[in-house]
Amino acid sequence: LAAMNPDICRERENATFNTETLTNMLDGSAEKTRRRREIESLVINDPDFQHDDPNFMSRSERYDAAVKKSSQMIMKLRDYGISDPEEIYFYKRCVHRGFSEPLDLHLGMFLTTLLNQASPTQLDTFFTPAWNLEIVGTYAQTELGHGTHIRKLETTATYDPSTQEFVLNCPTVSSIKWWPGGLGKTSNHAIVLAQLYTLGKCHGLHAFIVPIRCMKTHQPLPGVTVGDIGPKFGFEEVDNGYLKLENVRIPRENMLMKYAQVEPDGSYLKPPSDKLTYGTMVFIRAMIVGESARALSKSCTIAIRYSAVRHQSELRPGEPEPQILDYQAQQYKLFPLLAAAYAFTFVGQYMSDTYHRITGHINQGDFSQLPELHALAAGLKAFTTWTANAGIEVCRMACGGHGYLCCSGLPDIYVTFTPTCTYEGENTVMMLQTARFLVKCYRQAREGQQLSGTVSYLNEQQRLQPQPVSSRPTVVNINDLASLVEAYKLRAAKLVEVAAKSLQGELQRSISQEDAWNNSSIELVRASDAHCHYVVVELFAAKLSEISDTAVHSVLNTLALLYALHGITLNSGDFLQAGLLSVPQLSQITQRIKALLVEIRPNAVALVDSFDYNDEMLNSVLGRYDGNVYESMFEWAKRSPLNRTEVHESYYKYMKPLRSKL
Ligand SMILES: CCCCCCCC/C=C\CCCCCCCCCCCC(=O)SCCNC(=O)CCNC(=O)[C@H](O)C(C)(C)COP(=O)(O)OP(=O)(O)OC[C@H]1O[C@@H](n2cnc3c(N)ncnc32)[C@H](O)[C@@H]1OP(=O)(O)O
Ligand SMILES: Cc1cc2nc3c(=O)[nH]c(=O)nc-3n(C[C@H](O)[C@H](O)[C@H](O)COP(=O)(O)OP(=O)(O)OC[C@H]3O[C@@H](n4cnc5c(N)ncnc54)[C@H](O)[C@@H]3O)c2cc1C
Repeated sequence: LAAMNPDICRERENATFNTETLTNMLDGSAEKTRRRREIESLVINDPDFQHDDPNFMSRSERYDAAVKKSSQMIMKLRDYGISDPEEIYFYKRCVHRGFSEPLDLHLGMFLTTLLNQASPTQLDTFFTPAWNLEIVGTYAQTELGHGTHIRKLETTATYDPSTQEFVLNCPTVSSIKWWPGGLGKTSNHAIVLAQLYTLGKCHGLHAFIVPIRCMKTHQPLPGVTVGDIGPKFGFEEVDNGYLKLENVRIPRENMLMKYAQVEPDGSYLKPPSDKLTYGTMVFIRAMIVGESARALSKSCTIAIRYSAVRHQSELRPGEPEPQILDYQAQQYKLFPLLAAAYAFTFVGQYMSDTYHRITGHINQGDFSQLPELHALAAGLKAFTTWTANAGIEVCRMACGGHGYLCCSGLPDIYVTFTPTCTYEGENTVMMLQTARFLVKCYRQAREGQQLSGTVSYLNEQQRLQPQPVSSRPTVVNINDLASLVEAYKLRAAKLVEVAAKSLQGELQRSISQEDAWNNSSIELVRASDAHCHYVVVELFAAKLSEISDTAVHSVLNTLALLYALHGITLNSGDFLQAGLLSVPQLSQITQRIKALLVEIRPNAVALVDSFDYNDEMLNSVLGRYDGNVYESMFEWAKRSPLNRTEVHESYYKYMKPLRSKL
C-alpha cells in the first residue's frame, strides 16, 4: 500500500470537528450511514461489478456493460432483499458509479407512474411483471416538435368502442417520440403520453401503457418504429430513443385510470385535477435537487483534495511552493461552492420530505398543496441545477490542466449532470412556472388572504409597501444568519413585487395577458430565483438549529454565513436597490467573506471527507482519498488504448510511406 500523501494527512489532523459526526448528520443518523456503507460495500466487493474504465470503451461497449450490470443488479437486489426505494437508489448509483443507465426511466418514471396513476386492478396486472423486469418500461412524453409545451403534443390515442381498444398514432414527423431513456434498445413497453379522443372529443393528455416490443423476441411490434437517437454530449450508457406509432391498438385497460377514466362505451370521467397526469415529473424534479447536491459535493471533493496536494508558484520568495488551496483566489472559487453543496444537501432532504408529505395528502384526496409542491419542485430544480452545473465547471478549471483529463472524473460528472438543466422541464420554463405561482400568491396576499408555507413572507408586503427606499433603515447585520435570512426574504418580496408590477404595467398598456407575461419574463425569472435563494438560505439556517455537536455546528455556521454573504455579493444590485444594504456594508461583506475563507481553510478537506465518497464511487485520480495523485495518473495514462503498442499502426500506414515519398 502506498503511504498517504503527507499534505492530506496534515489537513485531516488539523480539522476542528469529527468528520464521522457530520457524515452521520448528512445521512440522517449513524445507523443510516452504517447501512449506506454496507450497501456500497456489497457492490464494491462484488466481482460482477468490478469497474472497467468507460473512457477506454466504445459507446456500444458501454451500453452493453451497463445492461449487463443492470440485469445483475436486479437479481442481486432481489437476493439481498433490498426493496426500499432509497436503498435501491444507493445500490444502483454504486453499481453504475454515478452514470445514468438504461433502466433509469424504468425505475424512476415507469414504476413511479404506475404506482401513482394506475388503478388497483392495473397495479395487479402491470406492477409485479414490471418489478420483476418482465416488463421493461420507459416514459415517452417528449416529441420531436415539443418537449416543453406538452399540451401541444400530437400523438393521439383514439378510443374504439367496437373493440374496446385505443388506437395510437404519431400522425406527423414532429409527433415522433424523441428522447425517452431506455426506449432505443432496452424497453419492451412505454408509458406514452397522448391526446385522448373518445366519442369524437379530445380530452387532452393522458398516459397509456403501450407494448412496443415482443416479450419473446424483443422485436418491435407491428406498427412500431423504434430505435436509438444517436450519440449525445454524455449519457453514453443510455439508449435515448425514438418511437413512431402507426395504428397501434392497445386494450382499454391500458389507459392509466386511477383518476381519469374511459368507460367501455367510450364515455369519459374527468380526474379531480388534470395536473395529476404530471405527477411523475414533480417527483423527479424533487429528486433532482438532491442530485444537484451530489454532483456539486463530488466535484468539490475532487477539487479541494487535489488543491490540498498540489503545490504551485510562489507565495513568498525563497519559500517552498504552497498548496494551491492556500491561495485566496482558489479558496474564493471553491469554498462558496462547498457551502452551496452543503446547502443543497439540506434542501434536497427537505424537497424529498415535502414531496412525500404532500403526495400523502394527495393520495387522501387533498389536492390543496399541489400548486405549492409544483412551484417549489420546479423552482428549486432549476435553481440548484444551474448553480451546480456552473460549479462543476469551476471545480474542473480550479484543477488546472489535469481537470481536463477524463481521469479527473470531472468531465463525466459534468456531461452526466448538465442535462438536468434541460430535462424534466427546461430551467427557464420551470422558473416561469414558479413565478406564475408567486404572482398569484402576491395578488392573493394583496387581496387580504393569509398565505402559508414558503410564500408566507408575501403576507408582509403591506408592511414593506409604503416606505421609500431612501428612508428605510438598512436591516442587515452581516454577522447574523437570522438577519441575512430576513434580508433574502425581503429581497424576494421586493422582486416578486417588481415582477407583479411589471405585469400590471404591461397590461395597462392594453397588451394581452400573454404578451404582458412575455414582456415581463426577465423580472419573473429573477423573482423566482430570489424566492428560491431565500428558501435555500432559510433551510440552511433552520438546519443549524438541529445540530447539537458544537464543533460541527460551528463549522456549518461558517459555511452558512459564507453561502449567504457570497450570494449577496453576486446579487448586490438587488439588495442595494431594495434598500436592504448600504454601499459601505458591501465592502464590509467582502472583508467578512475573506475572514470566513480563512476560517474554513483548516476544515476544507474534512468538510469534503464528510460527504463520504469512497474512491470507487468518486472515480477520480485527482480526488483520491490518499492524495497520491501523480502516481495514479501515470498508471492511468499507461492504460490508454493508444499505448497498447509502442508504435501505433498509423505510423506504418501513413507516416512511413509519406517519408519515403518526400
Ligand atoms: C417501488 C417503486 C420504486 C422504484 C425504485 C425507485 C428507486 C429509484 C431508482 C432509480 C431512479 C432513477 C433516477 C431517474 C432519473 C430520471 C432521469 C429523467 C430523465 C428525463 C426525463 C424527462 O425529461 S421526461 C419529460 C419531462 N418533460 C417536462 O418536464 C415538460 C415540461 N413542461 C411542463 O411540465 C408543462 O407543460 C408546463 C410546466 C410547461 C406547463 O405548461 P402550460 O403553461 O401549458 O400549463 P398547463 O396548462 O399545462 O398548466 C396550467 C396550470 O397547471 C399548473 N401545473 C403545470 N404543471 C404542473 C404540475 N406538474 N403539477 C401541478 N400543477 C402544474 C400550472 O402551474 C398552472 O397552474 P395555474 O393554477 O393555472 O396557474
Ligand atoms: C438527456 C435527456 C434525457 C431525456 N429523457 C427524456 C425522457 O426519458 N422522456 C421524455 O419524454 N423526454 C426526455 N427528455 C426531453 C426533455 O424533457 C426535454 O428536452 C425538455 O423538457 C425541454 O424541452 P425542449 O427540448 O422542447 O426544449 P424547448 O422548449 O424547445 O427549449 C428551447 C429554448 O426555448 C425556451 N422556451 C421554451 N418555451 C418557453 C417559454 N414558454 N417561455 C420562455 N422560454 C421558453 C427554453 O427556455 C429554451 O431556452 C430528455 C432530454 C435530455 C436532454
